Amino acid sequence: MELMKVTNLACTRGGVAVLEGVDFTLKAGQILMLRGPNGIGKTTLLRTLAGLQPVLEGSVLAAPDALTYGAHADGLKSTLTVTENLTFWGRVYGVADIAPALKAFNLEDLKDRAAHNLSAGQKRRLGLARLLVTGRPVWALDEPTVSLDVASVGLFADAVQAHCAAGGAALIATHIDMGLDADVLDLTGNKAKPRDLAGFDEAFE
Ligand SMILES: Nc1ncnc2c1ncn2[C@@H]1O[C@H](COP(=O)(O)OP(=O)(O)OP(=O)(O)O)[C@@H](O)[C@H]1O
Repeated sequence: MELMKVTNLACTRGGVAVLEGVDFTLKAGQILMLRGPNGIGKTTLLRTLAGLQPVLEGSVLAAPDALTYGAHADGLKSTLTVTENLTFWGRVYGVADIAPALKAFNLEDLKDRAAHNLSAGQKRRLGLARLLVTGRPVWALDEPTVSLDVASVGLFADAVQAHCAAGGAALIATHIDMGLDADVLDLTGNKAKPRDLAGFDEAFE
């Protein structure tokens, strides 16, 4: 089953065309790694798919609410505990049971600690645990393993594999090899040619 179809997509950042001619489909069970050098536009593509910036050209077809976006920032409420953060997001998305998310990212011993008292890697684990309480099929993730130790990268890889085995899919921008059985979308050849963007309002559509 196709969860997302992207056709001839062009995207912009800061009023400049960044990528063009991006084509891919994401099927249930598929892991797709976004590759390309620093600044090519991986974050820009993910932000565009997440609806945070308008499409310049081409189309993105997906069911409404199919995607959850995990950005560089973890989106945590710093004064809330680990449990409270996950419960909050679970309520937003209609997922009541946070226990599997705590377990998958080894957060059980930290569940009563405020997010601002977590280490960088622990915060990242909590940010990733949030994916499990969204119930969304498509995970679009930007450098998800930053700050993670080797064991935690393993937990993350297991979570992605379980999500995809259950019919989800993942689109992951990363420079590291997580040892996942994945397809690769290399954006190196999709650098946009300079173009006149007069009349295109990137800030709001
Ligand atoms: N807020 C911004 N305003 C203007 N230009 C930006 C902004 N953010 C990024 N850019 C530019 O847009 C281009 C694409 O950046 P983007 O962050 O999407 O690249 P990336 O492939 O994710 O890079 P990296 O591998 O370094 O994370 C770069 O040339 C970058 O300098």
